[in-house]
Amino acid sequence: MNGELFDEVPLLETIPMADADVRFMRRFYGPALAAQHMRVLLDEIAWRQETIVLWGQQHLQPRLSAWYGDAGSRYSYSGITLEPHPWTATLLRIKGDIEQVTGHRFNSVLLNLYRNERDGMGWHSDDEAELGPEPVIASLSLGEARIFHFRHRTRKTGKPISLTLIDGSLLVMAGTTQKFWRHAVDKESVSRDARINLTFRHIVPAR
Ligand SMILES: O=C(O)CCC(=O)C(=O)O
Ligand SMILES: [Fe+2]
Repeated sequence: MNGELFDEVPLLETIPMADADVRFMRRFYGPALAAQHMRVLLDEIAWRQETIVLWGQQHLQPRLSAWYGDAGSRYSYSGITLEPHPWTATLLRIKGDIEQVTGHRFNSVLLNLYRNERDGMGWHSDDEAELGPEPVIASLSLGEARIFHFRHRTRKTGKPISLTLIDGSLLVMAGTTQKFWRHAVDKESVSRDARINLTFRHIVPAR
């Protein structure tokens, strides 16, 4: 852990993980502001259930999603390309708050809406070329708490790491986190309310 990225930010607690730089802030937003943002985003975001292609087969993703950002921050993964919608006032406000706390700039955000316990996200790393070699990804959670799992790609001896991403919390992944670790949000068997997750990213323009 080199600790260079956020030395000036004591509010972000470091999660001890080998080959990674992961910080967590339990209360980035208090409950009132978190609830207000959640209400607005549920209403104003152009939520879609995307189809992705895996091994030549089409699947509906088990969640809704949407891509917002600067024009030109086009993003491709698993056979789909997302053109960003223009920023809304609420998204710009959240982006500004996160930039202030992390000291990093972002030009796009992927929003995910987990409607209930049957929605989730499979194991992956956010390591697409347009994110650059050591991306900083800031992930804000609103609404129902869900468990976020990390698993190292090659060290089989280390324990998997799980974090409960509560309403209003901020998780920041930087350095070699994406290179060495995968992460996932499992489906659950007990009833869960809606959760929105926003992952702010910096897309490096293609070519
Ligand atoms: O919902 C989450 O906390 C994770 C989202 C995520 O991993 C992603 O958007 O790449
Ligand atoms: Fe991710």
